[in-house]
Amino acid sequence: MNIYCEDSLLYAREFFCDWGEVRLFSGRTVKPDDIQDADILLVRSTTQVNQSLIGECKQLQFVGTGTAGFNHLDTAYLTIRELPWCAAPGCNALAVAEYVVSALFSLADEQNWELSEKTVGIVGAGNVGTALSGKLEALGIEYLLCDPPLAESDDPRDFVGMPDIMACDIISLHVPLIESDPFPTMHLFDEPLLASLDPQQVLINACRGEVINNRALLELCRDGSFPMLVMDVWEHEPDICTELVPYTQLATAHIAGHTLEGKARGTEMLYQHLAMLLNKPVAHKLADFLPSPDVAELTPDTTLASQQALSGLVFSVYDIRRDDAHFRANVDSSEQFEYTRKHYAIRREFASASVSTGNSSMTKAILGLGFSVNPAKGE
Ligand SMILES: NC(=O)C1=CN([C@@H]2O[C@H](COP(=O)(O)OP(=O)(O)OC[C@H]3O[C@@H](n4cnc5c(N)ncnc54)[C@H](O)[C@@H]3O)[C@@H](O)[C@H]2O)C=CC1
Ligand SMILES: O=C(O)C(=O)[C@H](O)COP(=O)(O)O
Repeated sequence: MNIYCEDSLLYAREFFCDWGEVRLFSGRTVKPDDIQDADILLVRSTTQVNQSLIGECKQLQFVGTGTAGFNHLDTAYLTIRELPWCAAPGCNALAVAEYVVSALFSLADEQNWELSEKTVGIVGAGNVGTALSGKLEALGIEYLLCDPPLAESDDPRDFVGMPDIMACDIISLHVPLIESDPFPTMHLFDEPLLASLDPQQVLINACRGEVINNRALLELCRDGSFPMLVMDVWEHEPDICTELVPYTQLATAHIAGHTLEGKARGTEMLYQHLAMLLNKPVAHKLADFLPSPDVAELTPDTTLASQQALSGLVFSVYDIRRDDAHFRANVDSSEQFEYTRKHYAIRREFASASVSTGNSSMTKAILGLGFSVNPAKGE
């Protein structure tokens, strides 16, 4: 069996080598001829899977993406071909939530904010939105959820509409890219909505670039009327609008989901799905491959106010300001954008660090942020 894997699919050989020949290809540059004899095609978000790529793959039995978003798969075409496919829902939800938390602490430092006085509007309350809401709760930060599809379901949470979201201090976007009715997200933030934001508000986009009309945003920035911007994703990646970068507070190269755990979990989810489909035993699990983390033991600085002490812990594991500095210094072309993503020094999740809390009053918040806690040690 020929198992073709995009080269950024972490631990692909380790997970799939028992089942056949694992062959790697590069996402943006793959050509139909490179994968013509594929039985299984496993990708991440930089491979566009459509008729022009797989039209001649006559023996293809399955397509999987080890990512949460799957707008790079032409699912209508896969349905016509009757090809089973799957994504990896939730694989990197913690990673994105941790990216947003690091961004909030970074902004709070810079703007001298008390985060507990802010309200966050979360647009899209799926895996990422829910993970983020849990961490905000741990930090005592108020939040509102907007998710029309879930509001129409039996989800028991309270949902608000966009007018309430637009009144929040911080707005964080976590929707899939959807072009069709009834709830399209393509250019959800169009010129009028963007123009209604004021310079004290923060707009965070770590979902898909196309959810914000980047051209309209640039025009507003040039006119001097724009919110504080945290941008991980951009329209037309990798050919992004670099003119936007100087107007952002924090800018990164679509790496919000790039924790080691998040990427590896994506591959593991494909492995488990395929094992079921092919009726194979599940012989491998994530823990077999993950290395020990660099930052293993942390102690909060209890001489500091809790926001500062917590931000110290968060930055020890993930400091978004480093990614932002690297982006600002290096990314001025599509090649650099791709290079930065491909060579990203993949970070670990908060849970990889054990925090010695003793009986600190911050223990609940530290646990709620997702750290492992060692109550026996610490002050
Ligand atoms: N920057 C990065 O590295 C990453 C980006 N993503 C992106 O974030 C998106 C969300 O990720 P997950 O939470 O894992 O997906 P999910 O599918 O679990 O949740 C998405 C939620 O958005 C809601 N939604 C759909 N249309 C909406 C609308 N018009 N308004 C408000 N809510 C709407 C859905 O009902 C769903 O609850 C993914 O589709 C992906 O595109 C995900 C992971 C990493
Ligand atoms: O899961 C998603 O959706 C994402 O956006 C991924 O984090 C993107 O992963 P790569 O395309 O960088 O493999």
